[in-house]
Amino acid sequence: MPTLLDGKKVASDIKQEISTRVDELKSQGRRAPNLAIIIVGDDGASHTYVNGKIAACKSVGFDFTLMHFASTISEEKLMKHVENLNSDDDIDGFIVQLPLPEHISVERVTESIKPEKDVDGFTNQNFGSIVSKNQLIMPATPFGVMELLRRYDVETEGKHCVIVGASRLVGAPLGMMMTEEGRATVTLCHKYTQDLASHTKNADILIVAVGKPGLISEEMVKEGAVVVDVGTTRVVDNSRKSGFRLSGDVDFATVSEKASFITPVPGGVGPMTIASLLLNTLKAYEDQHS
Ligand SMILES: Nc1nc(=O)c2c([nH]1)NC[C@@H]1CN(c3ccc(C(=O)N[C@@H](CCC(=O)O)C(=O)O)cc3)C=[N+]21
Repeated sequence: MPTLLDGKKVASDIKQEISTRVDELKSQGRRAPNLAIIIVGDDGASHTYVNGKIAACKSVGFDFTLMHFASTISEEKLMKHVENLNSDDDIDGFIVQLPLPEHISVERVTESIKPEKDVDGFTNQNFGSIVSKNQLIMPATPFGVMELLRRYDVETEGKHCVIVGASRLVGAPLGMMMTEEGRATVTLCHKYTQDLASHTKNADILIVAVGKPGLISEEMVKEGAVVVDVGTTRVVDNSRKSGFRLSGDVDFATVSEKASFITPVPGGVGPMTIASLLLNTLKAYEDQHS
């Protein structure tokens, strides 16, 4: 049986460490870090994730500011709120929860966030800093994946890391981090990749961030591989009170027979993303208050 990469447990350890630091700040008479969250519209999954982020803030003693807007808000109005948060000294960091309604440009909104306060690590400046000696704020999900592997002492140097999914928010930055800090040899696959299995079968470390339940089956994985599943898709499950369950991209039941380490879904990368968001907010606070 493989070792479970228990993101829930590691995230809880990280939150404990952050909480200790916040107590220290408060005992020095300083205010707590303050995270603002902008959410647009009424998508159920988005609200669940945001609620998770708020609960995490509470658990470490951070202050938080929730801003909820109707899905009809104009891009101009939304950008105005971003501008206000950029210049608000009481806010250390903020995020604009994705997805946004179609009439709003994600790129324009993201790029208007002041990089020092961009605790998702989505801006071009923070993205570029991955390959700089002077790293700024790391993209939260990739950072969470790297931290999870570090805390289980998973060796990455010289290994072949295959990433499936080349999004700007997860796959692409993760490829850079795996190359730079991880010193791995990276293959980045995307929807145009021919014969996906021929790549995944060679992976010492396989990271999947697509959002397609069942994409990775047991035949596509090498014996002894480290498997990290970033996917979280809601699939209908009427046996649950909620009417759905969360599914990753990896067929856990069969792939776990072959893997040496594997993340569960839920309880793997999701909680690590939230822990990274808290770490980034603490860093933003410390950097802007020193
Ligand atoms: N600006 C922005 N930043 C994000 O970081 C961001 C975003 N937009 N849009 C959506 C995705 C998705 N995402 C998740 C975070 C936590 C869990 C998580 O904690 N999941 C739990 C289960 C949560 C549940 O019960 O549904 C788990 O996997 O164990 C999942 C998904 C952040 N995202």
